Amino acid sequence: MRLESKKFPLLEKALLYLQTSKSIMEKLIQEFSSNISEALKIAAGATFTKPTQEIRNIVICGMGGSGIGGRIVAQWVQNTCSVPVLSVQDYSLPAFVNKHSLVIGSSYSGNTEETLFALEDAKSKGATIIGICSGGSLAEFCKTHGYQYVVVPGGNPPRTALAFSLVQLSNIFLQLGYAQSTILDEISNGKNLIDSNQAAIKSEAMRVAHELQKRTVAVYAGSEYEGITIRAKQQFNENSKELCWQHVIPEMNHNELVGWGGGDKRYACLFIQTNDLSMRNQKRFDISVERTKSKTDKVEVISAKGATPVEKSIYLIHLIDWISLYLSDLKHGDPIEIEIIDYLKAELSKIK
Ligand SMILES: O=P(O)(O)OC[C@H]1O[C@H](O)[C@H](O)[C@@H](O)[C@@H]1O
Repeated sequence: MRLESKKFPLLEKALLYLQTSKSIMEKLIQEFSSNISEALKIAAGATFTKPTQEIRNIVICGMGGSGIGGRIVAQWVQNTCSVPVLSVQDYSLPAFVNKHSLVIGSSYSGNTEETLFALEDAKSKGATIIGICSGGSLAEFCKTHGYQYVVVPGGNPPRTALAFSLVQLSNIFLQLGYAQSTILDEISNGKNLIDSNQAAIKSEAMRVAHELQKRTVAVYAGSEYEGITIRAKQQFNENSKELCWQHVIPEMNHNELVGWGGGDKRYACLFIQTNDLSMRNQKRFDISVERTKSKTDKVEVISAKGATPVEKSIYLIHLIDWISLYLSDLKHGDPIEIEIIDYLKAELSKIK
């Protein structure tokens, strides 16, 4: 759109601001790959010593863009980890947490209050604690109490720093013997995949965004990829400023698919095909695609590339990030602004 600045100076300023915001987010999404490389370098220099206590469970605390790293990594290690792993998004921890628990606190800023409270709770329960942050109160907390922690470069919106939490969490699990030995190589393969498919990923993202625009989107995948569906929802919320919901197969076949009886063209579906579902779940997936297609004309199926769930997740995270940016762009939105979250934080800071 060409603007005549003399006639509409305020409009021009607003559009310039949106353009800047879009370019910043574009750059940050583009940097997912180089962030993985940088995060792997940080991981190579970080050593975590095994807790002296026997570890019987692992809890990862974190909110939003950091919390999702915990959910995703918990799923990555679920077939190899010998103890249960729980991801918590709240101020306190379950009653089972004790001196036999490893609690990992992940907060990019290091200042998210729910994570800090949960770590105080972990401390009072005698758990082993490890921190991941770019500084802030979490770094202070770990320093003061002698807990191990890893520092990542800060200064960006936490949701754009997912590479750092994914890699640092994976490295902690690896070093302490809870992850498959290949986990970091798989992340690196995922990075190579997005590098070599960059143009195709962006053009698919643009096509999908055109299809999904102006609809409320439901995101579905097999349950092993629940974290990816949640990441998609979060990115459509924060970057695209859209309501969105997610569910997984097979559970969605036991309730939500019935709900689609009331579905219509206000909605769109984004199905994530990972080509690794069991035969029965794939059948459920295919029927779910067909059934939702009978209710709305916008049912998109995106396919992951990669050989393992980790590689596929890295590919999907990147593809979905681009979709969220293009959805924002198609409606001339601001992908960076999160005013309501800032307001909430300011209001909560008034509570003494
Ligand atoms: O990673 P953290 O710094 O703890 O931030 C966690 C979350 O905090 C706030 O709500 C931000 O606005 C979110 O975008 C972010 O994901």
